Amino acid sequence: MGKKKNKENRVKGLQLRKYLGAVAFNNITRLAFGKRFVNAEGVMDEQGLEFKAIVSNGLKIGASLSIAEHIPWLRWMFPADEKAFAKHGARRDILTRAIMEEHTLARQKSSGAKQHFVDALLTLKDQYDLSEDTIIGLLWDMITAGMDTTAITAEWAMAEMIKNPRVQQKVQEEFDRVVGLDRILTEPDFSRLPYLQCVVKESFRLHPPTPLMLPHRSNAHVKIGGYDIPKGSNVHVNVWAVARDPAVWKNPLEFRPERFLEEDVDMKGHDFRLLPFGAGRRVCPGAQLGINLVTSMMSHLLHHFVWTPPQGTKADEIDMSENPGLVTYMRVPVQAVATPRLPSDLYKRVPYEK
Ligand code: HEM
Repeated sequence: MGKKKNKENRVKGLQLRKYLGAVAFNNITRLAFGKRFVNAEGVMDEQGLEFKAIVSNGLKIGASLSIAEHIPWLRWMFPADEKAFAKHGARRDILTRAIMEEHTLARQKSSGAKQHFVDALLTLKDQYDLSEDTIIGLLWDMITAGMDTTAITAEWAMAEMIKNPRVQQKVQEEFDRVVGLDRILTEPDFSRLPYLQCVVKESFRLHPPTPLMLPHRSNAHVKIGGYDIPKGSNVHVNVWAVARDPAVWKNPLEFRPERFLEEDVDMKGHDFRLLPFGAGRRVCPGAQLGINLVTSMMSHLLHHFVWTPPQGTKADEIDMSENPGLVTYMRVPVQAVATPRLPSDLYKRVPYEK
């Protein structure tokens, strides 16, 4: 950390969202395209900048279109949006086609070229009759579905860690016992960190990033729990409310990861008390990846640093209200001071595999 950043850290605290967003971006683009758009000094290349601009433009357009999406007869009022959407799609396709071309060339040059999600799709193109448009759609599904959701969950979880120093300390004690203080932890460590896993699960319970899941549409008239759902209805399931229902959970508003040590509750669609990833035929296909990414972000942040509120503020002053939307960010981004807890050589940038 540079001098300026260090002072900012101690006084105002760091805005965690910025860093978590960057980690999510790097992880998902690397998985999908096998690329890091950021060099060893942290500088993003031109393709990366274009990529980021497209992602944020997509979010902007998505938010404005969503009103018309839910009230279809209002659609005629948004012709400009439709145009913006088409322009956005064209820009996204140009960038994605260029990256796909790079991968095709790399595979032609060397049979040992690395396989990423884009390579898997291009290799299976003929076998499954996938069009280029379908491949572009699948790649972008992964980006839009996986990036905000994971960064949002990690931000809420870190806010809970600052509000609940008892829990933060207990996670850190588990790290010290299982991993120690002289190395950086890695993914195989996760299975030996049961309390950390409970912390992640408790965060998904109280702060599901898609509180109403994704909208579903009934394709037939059905009766559920005494309610008539006419054919063609948009159906939203409020998993946020279910996870806070005192009829289902003991002291539901309390952040208490121990509840999952006492009772192992599934969160991948098999137990209707806890459905951050939905359930059934359209359940989130990225659930395990999402859980691993959040666990990874949390584990590095909490193993490396102790997190406290900025100077002159108190943990119980942290604003825990949601910003309304299809995905729910914290209304006020959380700020926190990071105090290192490992030997200094473990904070150096590590070389990465190209
Ligand atoms: C914190 C992480 C995540 C959460 C909380 C989450 C949540 C959800 C939810 C609630 C749904 C709708 C399920 C339903 O309607 O029953 C969904 C769908 C989906 N998710 Fe995720 N997701 C996460 C991460 C990811 C990641 C990392 C990926 C891929 C890389 C992904 C890809 C998808 C896709 C493609 C769908 C649509 C599936 C379909 O309609 O068939 N998600 N997700």
